Amino acid sequence: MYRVVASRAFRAGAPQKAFGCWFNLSRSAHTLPFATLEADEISGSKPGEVYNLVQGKWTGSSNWSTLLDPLNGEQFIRIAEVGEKEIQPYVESLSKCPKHGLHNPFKSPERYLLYGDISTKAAHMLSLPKVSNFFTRLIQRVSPKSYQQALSEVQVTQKFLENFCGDQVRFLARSFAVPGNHLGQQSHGYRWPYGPVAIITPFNFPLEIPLLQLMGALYMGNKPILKVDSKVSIVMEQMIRLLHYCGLPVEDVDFINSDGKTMNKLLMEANPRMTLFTGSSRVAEKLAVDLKGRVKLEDAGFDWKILGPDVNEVDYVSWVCDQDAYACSGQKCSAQSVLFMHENWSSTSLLSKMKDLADRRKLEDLTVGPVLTFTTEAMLEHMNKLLKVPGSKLLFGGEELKNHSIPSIYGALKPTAVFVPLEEILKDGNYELVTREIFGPFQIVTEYKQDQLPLVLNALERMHAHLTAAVVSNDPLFLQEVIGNTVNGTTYAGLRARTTGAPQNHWWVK
Ligand SMILES: NC(=O)c1ccc[n+]([C@@H]2O[C@H](COP(=O)([O-])OP(=O)(O)OC[C@H]3O[C@@H](n4cnc5c(N)ncnc54)[C@H](O)[C@@H]3O)[C@@H](O)[C@H]2O)c1
Repeated sequence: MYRVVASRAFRAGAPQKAFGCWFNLSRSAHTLPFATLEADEISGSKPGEVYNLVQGKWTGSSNWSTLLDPLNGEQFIRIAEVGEKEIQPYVESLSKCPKHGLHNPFKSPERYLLYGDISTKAAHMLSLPKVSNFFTRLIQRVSPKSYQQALSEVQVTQKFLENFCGDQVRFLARSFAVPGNHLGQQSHGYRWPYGPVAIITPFNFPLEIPLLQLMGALYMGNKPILKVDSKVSIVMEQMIRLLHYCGLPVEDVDFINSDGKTMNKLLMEANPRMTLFTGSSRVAEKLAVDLKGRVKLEDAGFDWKILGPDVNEVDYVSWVCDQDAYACSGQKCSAQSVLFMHENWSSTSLLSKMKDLADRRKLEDLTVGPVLTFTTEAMLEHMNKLLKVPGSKLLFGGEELKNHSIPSIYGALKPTAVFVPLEEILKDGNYELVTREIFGPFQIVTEYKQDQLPLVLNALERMHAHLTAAVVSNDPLFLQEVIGNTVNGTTYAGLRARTTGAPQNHWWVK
């Protein structure tokens, strides 16, 4: 026991010293001690550079790709993309980690405490205004969203790290014991790592998704290779540097920039014992087959909201609808994709308020901004197909943003809502079209009559991307009817229900 305590104090000592130094220095120093760039200075004339990390060393690549600034098309970030012929060091690095992991309850248990210390320091770092502003701005540069939306991502990440300070990582590995049949017999269950694992994440939450998943894997003794969508990987590259500064052993995590095809090849060769994938259903389904089920998936969402018969707080409900559908330009997996409105809401000012709120969104403060995986043409084409459905109409939006310099590889669309009659949504020829996830500021609105709830429930039953949902009502019988007849990763119920805005204590499992 003494040895563990002593070694913990020793371990804590070194980074603490670095910390102390920087706090004194920080009053005068401009640059953060872990960072290799300034978020606001990245530009065509001073491009940011993103490296790979393998076997404890930051490395470049023979092939640097260039990323266009989503706001003005300047070539502003260079990325060391690993090609298919360069994956060997990553395969070797993963294969060095045994199946029983870097630590487990019987092996190197002091590492549970090490990770408690790393979390404490990283949480503290993210609580410093200068550091949180750095990450908020960096997120904004590559995945443009309002300052508040980007800051929330940093704050959720910071809270997550706080949850795993001190002894909490060790408690996460708590085991159980069950008495046996006779004296001396007991069964014990232990939290065991997978060993070598992979984490693949999308572009829309450049910090929160990879950091939470990475730390969870590390806490339990896994050795992860992390691949973040190259469009935004600069954020996690800097975050890993922060974690190193907070005491993360450099060989515990590998970090790779590559396209999907190369990553797919790497997974087939390195054979990680588990892969956690977050992204589109198309890639998720391919990986489920390729990896023979050794994969956990967090994929697309066609997220619905139902407004119940009890009309209340129209101002508030329309504000939440606006946030759910259009914050982050609709690029949240949990964004409101379809709104089922009870007829009682049709006679209120709900839709006109939603339109007014959508009109307030502007490019200048990034309350609406570039869409990174759909072009403007693709979104307008989808809208035009919807408008051919009998009884459909454009409620608002439906045009390209004005006065923008967003490059044409990205999308620039005003917040858009299209009304489609419920009976038409249900028709076989229309259903697939209407329920297609458009990862942008785009939603379907429909209305149901008092006796049409079964039709709504039928529409929900036929969906296959059940991620989040909201039942906006304070009527207990209505809530029970809808919740009891639907399935979701997370269902928000009550007058304040929303599809987005999940803090880090919610579950995203489907
Ligand atoms: N369920 C969730 O928690 C969640 C969260 C955020 C986003 N999403 C979903 O993600 C999608 C948007 O993200 P996207 O367009 O970047 O997704 P995507 O599937 O195109 O890409 C996700 C990641 O997978 C990588 N990738 C692509 N092909 C691959 C392959 N064959 N093998 C290995 N890796 C590969 C990409 O490079 C990227 O890093 C939306 O559908 C959204 O709903 C889901």
